[in-house]
Amino acid sequence: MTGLRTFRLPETVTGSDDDAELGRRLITAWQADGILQIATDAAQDRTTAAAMAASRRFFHGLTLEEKSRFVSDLTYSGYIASGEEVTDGIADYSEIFTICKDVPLDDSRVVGKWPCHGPVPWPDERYRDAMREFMTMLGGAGERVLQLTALGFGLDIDTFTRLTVDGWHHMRVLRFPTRSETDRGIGAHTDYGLLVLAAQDDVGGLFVRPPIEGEDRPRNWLPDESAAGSFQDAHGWNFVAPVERVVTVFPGDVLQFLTGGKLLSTPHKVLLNTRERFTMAYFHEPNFEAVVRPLDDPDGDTIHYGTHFTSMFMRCYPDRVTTRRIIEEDRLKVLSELRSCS
Ligand SMILES: O=C(O)CCC(=O)C(=O)O
Ligand SMILES: [Fe+2]
Repeated sequence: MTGLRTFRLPETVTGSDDDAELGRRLITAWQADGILQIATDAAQDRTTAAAMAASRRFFHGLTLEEKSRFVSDLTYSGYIASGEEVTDGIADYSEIFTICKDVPLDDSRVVGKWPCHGPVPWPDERYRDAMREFMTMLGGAGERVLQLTALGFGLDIDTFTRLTVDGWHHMRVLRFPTRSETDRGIGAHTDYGLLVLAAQDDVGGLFVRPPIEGEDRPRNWLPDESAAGSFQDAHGWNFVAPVERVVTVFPGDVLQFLTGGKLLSTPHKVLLNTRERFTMAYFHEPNFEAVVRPLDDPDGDTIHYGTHFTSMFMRCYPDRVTTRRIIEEDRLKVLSELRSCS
């Protein structure tokens, strides 16, 4: 595959004809390649480099035992050791620090035992500040991409961003070891929300599956249609070559659902390489309580985003303390109460 299409985002999206035209080009790029690139400026590159440096310091500077202390039974934020995550029942080899919304212990949602809600077990303040700044930067880009995409479809500018007020944005900071007896990094999967924005180092390992005419794609939000493991060994994957001064962007499950499949949640997988690899994947998401309705079928089935997020994380981390506490304290009951109020 030749290079991916690269776009420059406007500072603000106003709804002009140029914005709508750019939105149409983003949609066309996703429909052809499943992924596109956004150019970054020098200040953004410094923010990315600082977050990458913090990631290296954490993964390299601490022992496994030290890193393993940064977990929480309230939230999936924190450290995930290599081999702990499963995709389609098979262990992944990435080492991860997950950053979900940092919800203080005295917040009513934590007190009320909402699943996945709690403080991030940060390694230190320097790490926290570097990651927050990077997430804020990608969050700003994510909002503009959603506005442009809405305009590109001929919809109101806030069609997608009305879902992201206090969005459940989160990030996975990843390190992949050097290839050894296995080359499995992360098995084929889709991500869960609206957009995935990512910055990778120069090593390479990510593959995406662009839309393929006539291929049925799983609806990952349905309990019996998992995207995990789908197409893992099939033809049709493209290597995402590392490129400097860009972030990559592709749609997640909620955007596939909202658009009735006009945009597909891009399947992707990671193979290990001959050098260790660092990358950061940021997920731009609806509010935890958002009830998402398909644009073309407002009376059809809905996705309750917090329920989708919780079931996906329980599936990836069946043995984690967080999952056990959700089950032991019957925290899923809170989700069914939230659904019935919505
Ligand atoms: O390693 C990558 O580039 C992507 C990682 C990924 O798919 C994820 O964290 O969900
Ligand atoms: Fe992913």
